[in-house]
Amino acid sequence: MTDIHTGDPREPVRITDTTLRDGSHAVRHQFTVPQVRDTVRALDRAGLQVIEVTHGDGLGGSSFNYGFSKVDEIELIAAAAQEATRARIACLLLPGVGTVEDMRRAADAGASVIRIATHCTEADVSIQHFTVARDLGLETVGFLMLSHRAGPQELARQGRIMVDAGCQCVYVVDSAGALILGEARDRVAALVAEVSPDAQVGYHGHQNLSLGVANSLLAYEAGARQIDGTLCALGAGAGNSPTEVLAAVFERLGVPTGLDTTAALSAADDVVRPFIGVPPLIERGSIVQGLVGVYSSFLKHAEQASERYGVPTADILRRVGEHGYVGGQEDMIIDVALRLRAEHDSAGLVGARG
Ligand SMILES: C[C@H](O)CC(=O)C(=O)O
Ligand SMILES: [Mn+2]
Repeated sequence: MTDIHTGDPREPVRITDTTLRDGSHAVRHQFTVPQVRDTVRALDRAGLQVIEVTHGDGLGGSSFNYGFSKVDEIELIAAAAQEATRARIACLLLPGVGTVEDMRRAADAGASVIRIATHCTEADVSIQHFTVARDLGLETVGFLMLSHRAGPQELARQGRIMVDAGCQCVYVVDSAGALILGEARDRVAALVAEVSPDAQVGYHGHQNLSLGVANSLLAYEAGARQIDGTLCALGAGAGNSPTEVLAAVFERLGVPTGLDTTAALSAADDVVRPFIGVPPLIERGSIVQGLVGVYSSFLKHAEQASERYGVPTADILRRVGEHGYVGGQEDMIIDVALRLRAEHDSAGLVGARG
């Protein structure tokens, strides 16, 4: 395929679909085996090469802190691996939430790509996991989460740590949907300058400020060759860059993805939309997340705390942003809500929700 403006050949980009992992946050980890089978079949038909299936917080995420899965993730991974004829199944692992033993179990169930995620300044905690993953023959991807919290040069340093440990593609992960255009592009460019040609660079966007797709295009222009999406934008916060839109936009630009856009649209509208209920919304809570830089998966936890303690979701998220909490500190959302409740009570306010 060629550039629509210049006629020059364009380098391909690989879209990884994470409906069945990031989307798990949006359905409170309640995916069923039939939903996973149907989604994988449709994505496989649409030409996706990699489909991620795991609890939203990665292997081992099913817990009181993050929310319990309806179906054990290893069962979902095995079902996905059975359905896929061409696509490979990926899993996410956050060191400390999941263990190398979980990684082995996922590989035994049919996963062949492992994506290891750390806070963007803590890449060193992934070293052991990349070593084991390569020993197991898995393809490896590194996720630098909350990437807005580190500048381009710091991210590049962290990416180098992952690559030296065996990571084959380092992702800029805009967990809060907070990056705005050039901020995404510059982070990708710095990582490309640091890790290329030893490894690729990827981009994972969220729609909290409605920029997931635009940032993904700039990431591609800056050298990212793996990009994440989810069907119907199903994902944490306001959701992810929609896979079906990425397919359409890259097709328009003449960038090869290997995707059949019509089949991707069918996967979104005919398969996923009917079972998701209310899709992720760009609304007060998720926009505040992008504005103040809060981890997207905190949204559902903040909504629950809002309901329970009678303080507005957006107020909780703003306060969480001020404290700079990171993934793993979900319990602090309760603490924030309780403190806001106490402040409201002493100011004579009652039951302000929303
Ligand atoms: C565990 C997180 O949901 C990983 C992710 O998708 C992100 O940080 O964004
Ligand atoms: Mn995400």
